[in-house]
Amino acid sequence: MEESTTKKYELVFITGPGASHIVPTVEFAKTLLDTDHRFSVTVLTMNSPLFPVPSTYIDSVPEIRFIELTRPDSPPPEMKHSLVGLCEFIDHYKPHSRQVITQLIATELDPNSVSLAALVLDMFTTPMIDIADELGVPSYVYYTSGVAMLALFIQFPDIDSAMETDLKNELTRELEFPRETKGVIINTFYDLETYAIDSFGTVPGYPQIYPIGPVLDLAGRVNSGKSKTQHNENIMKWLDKQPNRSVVFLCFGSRGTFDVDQVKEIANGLERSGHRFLWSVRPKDGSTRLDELVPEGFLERTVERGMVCGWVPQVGVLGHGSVGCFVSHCGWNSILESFWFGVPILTWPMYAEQHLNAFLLVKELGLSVELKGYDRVSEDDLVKADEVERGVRRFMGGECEEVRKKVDEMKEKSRRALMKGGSSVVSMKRLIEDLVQGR
Ligand SMILES: O=c1ccn([C@@H]2O[C@H](COP(=O)(O)OP(=O)(O)O[C@H]3O[C@H](CO)[C@@H](O)[C@H](O)[C@H]3O)[C@@H](O)[C@H]2O)c(=O)[nH]1
Repeated sequence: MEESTTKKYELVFITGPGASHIVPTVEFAKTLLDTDHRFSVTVLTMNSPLFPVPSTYIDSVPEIRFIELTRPDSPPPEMKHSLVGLCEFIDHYKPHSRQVITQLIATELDPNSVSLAALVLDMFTTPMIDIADELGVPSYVYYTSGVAMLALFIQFPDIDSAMETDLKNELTRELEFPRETKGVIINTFYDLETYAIDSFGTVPGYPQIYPIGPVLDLAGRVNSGKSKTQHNENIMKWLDKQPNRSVVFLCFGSRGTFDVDQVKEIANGLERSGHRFLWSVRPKDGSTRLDELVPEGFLERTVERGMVCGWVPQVGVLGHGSVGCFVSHCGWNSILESFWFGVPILTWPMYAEQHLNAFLLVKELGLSVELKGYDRVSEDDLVKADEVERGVRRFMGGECEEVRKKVDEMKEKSRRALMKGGSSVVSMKRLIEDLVQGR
């Protein structure tokens, strides 16, 4: 984009904790910086043992200034695995966020040439919208899941007041989606969520949306670093030896862990299916050794056709021609990555908005096949070995070629969205104009 003026624009992002929020936010910010050189970006991060800042990754992005927020309380409360716990955790960072941004304006931004164009929050840091209001700066939200989920999320407060359910306990004031935000930048693309995007735009009072995706860490920087190099190479070498589209890849996101019973069912199902597999498995009890989790003799019996490991370089794996399908928890980043490489998903939703994502993929779009149904929400619901075996056999046996064909088409569409004149490129230009105009 041409630089029509010498005026510069700073954006401050406040991202929720953990790699699955930080990485898409940073990748989006990098795309924006590449698109228009008038912008500069500061990202405020929160660190926690449960959701650490991916330090090697952020070190690989020198064009962005990172500031790690601190909390006034000592010792700080640890974040719990719940939405309310997460909101309380984030609330503690409000005073320091305010202080950092005020200081940034006073000391780093020359009022004659640089203006703070906006605060960009994510779905969990929306309470920070108060800071933007106090400073008289527009606020945007960068949303790391799809429009369908956003539409539901935005209605939570209304649903909450209409129903006497558990929602009341989980979704309180903190999770209200502020409708006064200037706009929602969203990691999706028009051809993937056409209906949801068109419908969203017609609802009075809903914010403007900017579908600018897919935003992906294609360089796999989040998986780089000395400690991972050898491990990643072993996985890629193993894949090199497998025939085209022959491997079932199983991976359940950054927090997808299973207890021993479920691990055994998956192992038995994979073994009986007779297909090749690459399985990223993380036990609930992080200390348990893999060979103690799987059924006795499993690793030896499947050594010729299976690889079991912990963390995998997922983008590299999905981009490898030997992968035939992806058993996924349906996290939004995994979905976008699978379409980018044209790998069909067998759904296995676990928590968060993943059941809704699975519904979208299977029922709405016909782009995936169910292994564990989107209506199975109980955490105690064990997926049995014969379900795993049947699901894998059905898919790898060629019964779902229609789905594979559709996924191939979606691969082309996801790439087209980012090409010159593509829907996401057009959306990004509209966003930049609105940021520059202070709209
Ligand atoms: O062994 C692994 C596991 C994960 N990843 C990467 O980690 C990311 C995982 O992201 P995602 O698929 O979105 O899953 P979660 O980490 O579970 O993401 C959280 O955040 C997402 C975005 O808001 C939501 O859609 C999910 O439900 C929520 O669990 C992806 O880029 C993967 O490539 C790896 O590289 N290797």
